[in-house]
Parts: sequence; C-alpha cells; structure tokens
Amino acid sequence: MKKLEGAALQAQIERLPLWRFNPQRHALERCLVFSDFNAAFGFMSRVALAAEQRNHHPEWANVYNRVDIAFTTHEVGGLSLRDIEFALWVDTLAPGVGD
Ligand SMILES: C[C@H](O)[C@H](O)[C@H]1CNC2=NC(N)=NC(=O)C2=N1
Repeated sequence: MKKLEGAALQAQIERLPLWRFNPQRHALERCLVFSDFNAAFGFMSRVALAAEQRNHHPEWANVYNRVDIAFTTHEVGGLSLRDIEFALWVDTLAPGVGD
C-alpha cells in the first residue's frame, strides 16, 4: 500500500468534502451527528462489520448521538487509498449527516 502525498493526496482529499485531513494525526476525520444513540450505534455496527471485512479499522469516539471517526494507515504512516475508499463508503452510508 502506497502513502498518498503531495498532489495525489490533495486530489483524493477533494473527493471527500465532508472530511478533513489532520496533518498532525496523519488522518482523515469526520464528525457525524445522528438523531439519537440508537442511530449512532447502528452506524458504528455497520462500519465495524465492514472494517473486519476490509481489515482496516477506524479510530473513533462516540458520545450519545455523535460519532467522531478517523482513518489512517499505520503501515505507511499516513493516508493510503484504503482510507479514501473506506471514507467514501462511509459517505454512502451517512451522506451529509453531521457537521
Ligand atoms: C496487522 C494488521 O494487518 C494491521 O494492523 C491492520 C489492521 N487494521 C488497520 N486499520 C487501519 N486503519 N490502518 C492500518 O494500518 C491497519 N492495519
């Protein structure tokens, strides 16, 4: 898996307007706000099953109806296409939920 850098990284980030790249953490981050805990945890359950299938796991936190989720690729010390593809998939599950 190749580390995304420079113009290639920029081009991929532009596909994900609901996410922000945190350079300190080398991670893509998105905050999602759902109607209640049930909806938030349902989302997390679907992402957890997909994470196991992909062998690519989010870093995340949940407080009631809010989920903060981040993707990074440890083995490259930054972002790879795995993070981009997973984030795009999350957006199909939860388009425009949150801030
Ligand atoms: C050993 C195992 O393949 C790795 O630790 C996997 C598991 N899940 C992972 N998840 C994420 N987000 N990044 C990784 O680099 C990663 N690596």
